[in-house]
Amino acid sequence: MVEQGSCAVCLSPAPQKCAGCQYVYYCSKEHQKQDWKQHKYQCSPVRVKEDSQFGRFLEATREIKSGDIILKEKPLISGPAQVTPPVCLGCYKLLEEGKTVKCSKCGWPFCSELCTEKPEHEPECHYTEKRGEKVNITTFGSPHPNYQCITVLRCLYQRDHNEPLWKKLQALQSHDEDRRGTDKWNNDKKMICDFIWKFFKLDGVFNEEEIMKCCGILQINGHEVPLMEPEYLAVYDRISMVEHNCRANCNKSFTSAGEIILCAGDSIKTGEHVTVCYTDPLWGTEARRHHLADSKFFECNCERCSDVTELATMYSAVKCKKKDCKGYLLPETFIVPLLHKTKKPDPETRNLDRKFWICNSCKDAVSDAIIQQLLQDIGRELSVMPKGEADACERFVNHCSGYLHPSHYYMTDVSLALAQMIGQEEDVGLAAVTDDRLLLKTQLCRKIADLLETLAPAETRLRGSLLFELHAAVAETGRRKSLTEGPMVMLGYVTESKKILTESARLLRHEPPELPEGRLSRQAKVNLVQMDELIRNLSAALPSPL
Ligand SMILES: C[S@@+](CC[C@H](N)C(=O)[O-])C[C@H]1O[C@@H](n2cnc3c(N)ncnc32)[C@H](O)[C@@H]1O
Repeated sequence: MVEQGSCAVCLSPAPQKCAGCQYVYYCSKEHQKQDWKQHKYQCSPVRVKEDSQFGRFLEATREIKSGDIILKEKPLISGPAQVTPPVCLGCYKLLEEGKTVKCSKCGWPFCSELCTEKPEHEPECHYTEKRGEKVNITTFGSPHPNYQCITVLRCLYQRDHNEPLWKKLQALQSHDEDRRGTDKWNNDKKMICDFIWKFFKLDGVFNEEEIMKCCGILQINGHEVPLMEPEYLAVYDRISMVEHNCRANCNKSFTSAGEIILCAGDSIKTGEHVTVCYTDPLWGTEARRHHLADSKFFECNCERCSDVTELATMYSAVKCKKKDCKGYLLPETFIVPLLHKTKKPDPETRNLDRKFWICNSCKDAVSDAIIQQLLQDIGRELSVMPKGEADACERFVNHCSGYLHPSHYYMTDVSLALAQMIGQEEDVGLAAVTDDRLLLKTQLCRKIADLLETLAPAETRLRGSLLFELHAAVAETGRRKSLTEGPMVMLGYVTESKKILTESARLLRHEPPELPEGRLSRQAKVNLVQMDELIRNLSAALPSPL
């Protein structure tokens, strides 16, 4: 059957697609030409493809440069997170007792009169009015059960009010069969499905299958939007097609208006898959694979998961304890089946794999049970470590260096916290830290930024923030050196600091001002101007070579 859409110009049946994005249809060459003036701004360098391993995914139709924006989209649906304290149902701001305005039609509380008019609120307003009794929210500041169903209700509403949107949502992956019977399914059935039936009296209107499918669509495709505290939930259109990779080539960020931006974090060749990381790329491989299996119902077999050295970083390597051996233990493989455990957990094998960890030097084999015990003990030590104390971080790193590779994920996690903490503890900032700590900050920032470039090149938000920290540490080192070695030594340090800051500003340039990274991005621009002036002054003061 020939695939057919509606012409973007005249809406008549159209068999031809734009060859660039393969997304927009035209009935004729004339109409395509006519639309190009507009379409060229939306024609993205990706097309949707499908295979048995990934389902639908996005493929690059032309070369994409690092930093290029690939897609920018408004949400199809947005709503509060499933577990949330009462928030404004117009803008998702956290509500405070005594500072709310009630919708005159349905009683749901808002932050302002203006927000009660937002079209996003229409679904719950409609069903609350039909229910015949207004909502009365009286407790604020802690998770409220009435909010669990809102975003699902907003999806369901589309069935009878916006068919094209309903069809788009229904076409998204929901893993109904995989989810059925899991703890989350049972919780959603009780807290969302039963609530919609009883509270909104909609038991004859939406059946269990429809409600639970909407829960799945949100679970698999929903993005937590960090523009508000707490984060809210949004589902987007084409970005829902992007597949996961633990070493992704793209990242997502958000505009102040809640649009999502898919941006290349690495250069992408024609025909390459466009990927983002659905989980935390700084977690260990076992934790990432379990998280993906439990929440998104697939087993990740990406190049990072398939390589026990994790691209030669030794990110999960444990020190060999054989006498005089200087080697590291790595598992035989990370690629173990997980999905059967998600569905029917076997208490005997749930957390144990019958694999061995082999030393890369003496070839000694250690059972997985022993390694897991060690990692659990270290995890426990980490969880009771006092927060925000640089001394405690240093003690942890020194102690664990006897057991773990210097780049192990636990070492990296604490080193990252330590790098960011040094200079933030005192009111006077970096100027107050000791020379040793300043050197440590500089070394840690460089090491983690390099590690990130290998493991997660698209994690530009974190790398950009680290480089911001590094530029400050390098500039402060220059200032201190100039006290003993004269002002001219500053020039080299400030020039290096500016180069680092320029890269930081580039990496953070799409971050909105609502996020800490967006504020760093602004600060970077201000600092760059000041540095230029400083470099000009220092250069002007240099003695003439003649
Ligand atoms: C947000 S959807 C992506 C679009 C989806 N492939 C589709 O056809 O609708 C997420 C789902 O895609 C599949 N998926 C994404 N990345 C994958 C990967 N690296 N390996 C296997 N399946 C993947 C999984 O089924 C996952 O739950």
